Amino acid sequence: MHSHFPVAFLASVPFTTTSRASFQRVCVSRPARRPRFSPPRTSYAPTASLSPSSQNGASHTETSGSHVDDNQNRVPEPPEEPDVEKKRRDVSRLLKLFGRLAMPYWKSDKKARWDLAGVIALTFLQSGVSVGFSFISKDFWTALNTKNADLFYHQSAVFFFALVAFTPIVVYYQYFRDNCALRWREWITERVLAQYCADRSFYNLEADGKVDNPDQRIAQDLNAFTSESLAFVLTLLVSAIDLASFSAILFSIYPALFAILLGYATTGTVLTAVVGKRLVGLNYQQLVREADLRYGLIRLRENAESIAFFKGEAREEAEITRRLKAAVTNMSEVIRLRRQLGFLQTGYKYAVQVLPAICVAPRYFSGAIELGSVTQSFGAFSHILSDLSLVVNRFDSLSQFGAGIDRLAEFVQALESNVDEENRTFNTATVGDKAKTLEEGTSKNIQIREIPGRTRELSVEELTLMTPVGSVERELITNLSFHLSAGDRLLVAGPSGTGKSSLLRAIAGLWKNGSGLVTCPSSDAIFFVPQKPYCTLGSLRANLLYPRDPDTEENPPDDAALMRVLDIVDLHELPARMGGLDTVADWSDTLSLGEQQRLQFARLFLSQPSLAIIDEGSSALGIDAEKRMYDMIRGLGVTVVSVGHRPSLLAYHDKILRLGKSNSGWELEDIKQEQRDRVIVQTL
Ligand SMILES: Nc1ncnc2c1ncn2[C@@H]1O[C@H](COP(=O)(O)OP(=O)(O)OP(=O)(O)O)[C@@H](O)[C@H]1O
Repeated sequence: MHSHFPVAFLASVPFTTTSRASFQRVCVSRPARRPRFSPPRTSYAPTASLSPSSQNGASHTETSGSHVDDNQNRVPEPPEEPDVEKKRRDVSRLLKLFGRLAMPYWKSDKKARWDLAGVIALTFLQSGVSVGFSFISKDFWTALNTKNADLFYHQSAVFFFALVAFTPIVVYYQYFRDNCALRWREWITERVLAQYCADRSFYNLEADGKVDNPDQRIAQDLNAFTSESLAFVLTLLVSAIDLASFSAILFSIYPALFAILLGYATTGTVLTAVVGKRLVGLNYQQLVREADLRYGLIRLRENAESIAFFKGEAREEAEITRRLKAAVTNMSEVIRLRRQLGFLQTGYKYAVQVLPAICVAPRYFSGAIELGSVTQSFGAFSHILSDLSLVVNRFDSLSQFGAGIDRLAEFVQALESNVDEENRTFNTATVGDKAKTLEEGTSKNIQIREIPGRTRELSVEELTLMTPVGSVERELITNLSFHLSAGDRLLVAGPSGTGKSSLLRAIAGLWKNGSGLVTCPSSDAIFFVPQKPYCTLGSLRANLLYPRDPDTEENPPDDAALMRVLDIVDLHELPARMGGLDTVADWSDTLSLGEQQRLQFARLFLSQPSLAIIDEGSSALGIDAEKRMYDMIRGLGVTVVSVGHRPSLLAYHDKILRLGKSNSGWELEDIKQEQRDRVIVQTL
């Protein structure tokens, strides 16, 4: 836990994504890990194999330049501790988390403080309205009781006048409060979103399985947090004001009634807390299960075509129904507890209707007080009681609020520790720091040393790569070293599951578990072509320039340049077919897989990187098209690392790294010209 979390985090996060977090890297196919609280995902998800028996690197072997750690298969993290539920109910802990989440906005934004001051002023005025009505109605009922017609009509007129005067106060109180909450939501969501998109948090959190359903936390929990927080704090304030003003009224009518009220409210609060204490944990679980259900539905929509081909709807329906049942089962426990609370709350509420009357009746019958004072004591009693009964009356929503705070704090903390982790992994090289980085690399994570400028070299030194922490850890590659000079083209080959894509993940800094040093061009000079193409939401132009933004790019390529590149990748007819470069479509659904792969190569040519990393990026292309893409890359002089199974790829590379030689071993060879020629002849 960081002492400055999350105040410093929220206050200091600039509203930009980090320069290093280049989206193209993220396009490397990501491992989908199951969130800690989520049920397992459906079978078509690209889930990681966690079974050691399914891996081929479990034995201990010495291979070409490699040796394997004795401790390859580590036990994954244990499930949630049993005392987590207890922690969740710890009110002082929740209040601390609340302060840390809430304060940065009010500290950083002067206008927000003025807004809040306005809402607080209106809160005071609104409490004044309640007190005013209490006195008006007292005289009204006394006039009725004493049959004083003049006073009665006068009080009626006063009442309507007060109604007209007070209504705007009540309406504007709500209006300003809602606006204040909305602005707060916008501020905090922008910050959390910036942090989520920065430093690859969105990838790392998913891969580590540290937090479930981040989408829900950003879109829903933050919204609930801001509106509920404001309501909560203002309710406390109103209660404090009410308590002061109505206590004075009640005390002046009958001090004993005040004492009875205090005893009644205290008993009710204690009983409610005892009966309802499990609600916080259950509400937390409910948020998780609802999000899991929604996620199941989203995946059905996202993978509609694959599921339809598989005729997998029955299986999907079963999985979503299972998630629904998990939500319903938990909710029925919530409802059962609410019922128990209901017995308490209903009795508590209705007893109030006669309790003050029973207490003051003797004084009324003896003529010591008027009927107006009796009705006023009713009003004061119920006001104070509802102030003192915040916990009794709002226990359910308070427990939901507490659960939301817990989830947000957990999320923000995970984002914060991700920033620290990323900073430990990456550094920008300066002269003479290589030895230091290498030393760090042997002891901690794999280190990435980015060389500023336009270098086209790539070095991998003593790289030992493990599957991520949290999974059943396994050594995939041991002690790998190689160097690529500008324009070199390396093909990474080997049987399925031997760690080819994982090596690319390590070079991209996505996988850090292991040791060693990768020295590479800066991240904006590296371009990844992932196995599974990614099309962004937006126009064809936006897709061609991705991850750059055509709206904010200073000198975006003109239409002629875009058309030239589309011509190279054989997609020249696409703009005409789709209605122009600015046509917006769901490109992942509209384009064939081969077209999407060609689009990715078009992006690569437009971005002209120093280093291209291609993970089976041409697997859906014909041999001719593949040759054209690689010839073009060679023409640009770009250094290349490709992963692929196709023999034809040999023709476009000058080195081959074979993985999976005796488990985590490897072998690096030059590809001879006659080998290349042989491949070309065979593929003709
Ligand atoms: N998130 C993860 N956690 C644990 N193990 C993982 C994870 N992702 C992948 N793996 C495992 O790491 C191993 C290497 O995966 P990788 O994707 O690098 O294989 P590959 O050589 O590229 O295979 P293919 O040729 O089939 O694409 C596989 O056994 C895979 O199951």
